[in-house]
Amino acid sequence: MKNIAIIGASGYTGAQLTALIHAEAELTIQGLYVSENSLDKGKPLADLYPSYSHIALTLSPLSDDAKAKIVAEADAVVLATEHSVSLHLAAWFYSQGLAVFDLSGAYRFSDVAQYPKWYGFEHEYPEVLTKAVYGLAEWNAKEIAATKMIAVPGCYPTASLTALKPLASLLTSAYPVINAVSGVTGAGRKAQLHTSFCEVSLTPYGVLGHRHQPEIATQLGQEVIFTPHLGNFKRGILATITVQLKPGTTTADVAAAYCVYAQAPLVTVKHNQFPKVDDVVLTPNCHLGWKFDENSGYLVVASVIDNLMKGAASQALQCIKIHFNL
Ligand SMILES: NC(=O)C1=CN([C@@H]2O[C@H](COP(=O)(O)OP(=O)(O)OC[C@H]3O[C@@H](n4cnc5c(N)ncnc54)[C@H](OP(=O)(O)O)[C@@H]3O)[C@@H](O)[C@H]2O)C=CC1
Ligand SMILES: CC(=O)N[C@@H](CCC(=O)OP(=O)(O)O)C(=O)O
Repeated sequence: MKNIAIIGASGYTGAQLTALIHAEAELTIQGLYVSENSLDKGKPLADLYPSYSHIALTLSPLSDDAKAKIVAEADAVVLATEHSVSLHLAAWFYSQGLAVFDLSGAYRFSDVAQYPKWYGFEHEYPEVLTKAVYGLAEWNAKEIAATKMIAVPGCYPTASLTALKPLASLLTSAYPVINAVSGVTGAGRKAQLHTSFCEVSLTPYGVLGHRHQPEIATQLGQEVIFTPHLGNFKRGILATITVQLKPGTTTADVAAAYCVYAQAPLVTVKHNQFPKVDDVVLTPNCHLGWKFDENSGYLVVASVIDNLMKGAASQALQCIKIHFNL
């Protein structure tokens, strides 16, 4: 039995992970935490999310006493907090000997020079950063098992890398072009004008400057063009990716490349059949569909995930289970 503390539990990913961990026989929840001055401290989680009325747990403020109690009682801490908050909490809990599963981007780049540019802060913990492993569960299981500092990937990178990594040896120097649409929960629970009901309408954003572009490129080992879009639905991501493959590549080569997922229960691959967002919403699954034109050498692959599940909480749960060998 492993005991897990969840920090940022009132947010979309933290609440989702709470529900997932609560349903696991081999995991217990040490506590649910929000910031010290949170408007939600002291509230039952079910007051915020009535669909979780079966979870009788209350949100506690993350005071110094609470942090000491977590260190004394928990085996691991999940940080479902924004990047600049996770940056410090991850380093502190790691230094106390806990396994850390961070859902933010604060430990996803090994190169400290990336953080001021993409996250607006200097990385103050280069030592901890050297221990961090990118928690793309289907690809990095051995590393996730071996370290106590796991950086759970971003939602768009999870959808994109699951589709592209099998093709790595077939890529040319041409940049894969990733067009992705996310539901509004991808922006988190806090009120913001651009995610308010009357403002949301399908549109690109972060064009040629979204922080997930270098995250995808670093993990793929190849530059990409990445354009995210905000869609007027709650959950899910569809990434439609166009990529030119090496001259002479055959349909059979592509099919063989995707066989890498033959033993991966959460990834489904289909040829000439394309997935819908609703096929995976509220599931931990990723569905891929691809079609290849042998004449031009162009492949189109579509990837769908639930941004709060495979894009965040259920992938964090995969990492927890891998790490603790459950
Ligand atoms: N939404 C998504 O689809 C995805 C999100 N992520 C990443 O996961 C993280 C969480 O995202 P999301 O759930 O959407 O965010 P939310 O804004 O929905 O939730 C953030 C949570 O953090 C809490 N919090 C804020 N400051 C502190 C603090 N100092 N100490 C403790 N708790 C704090 C908030 O509560 P309060 O403010 O009341 O204290 C709230 O519970 C982010 O880093 C995000 O980038 C990653 C992949 C996908
Ligand atoms: C729709 C929306 O706003 N999505 C978020 C991505 C959420 C995510 O994956 O989070 P990380 O910040 O942890 O990488 C965005 O584009 O910033």
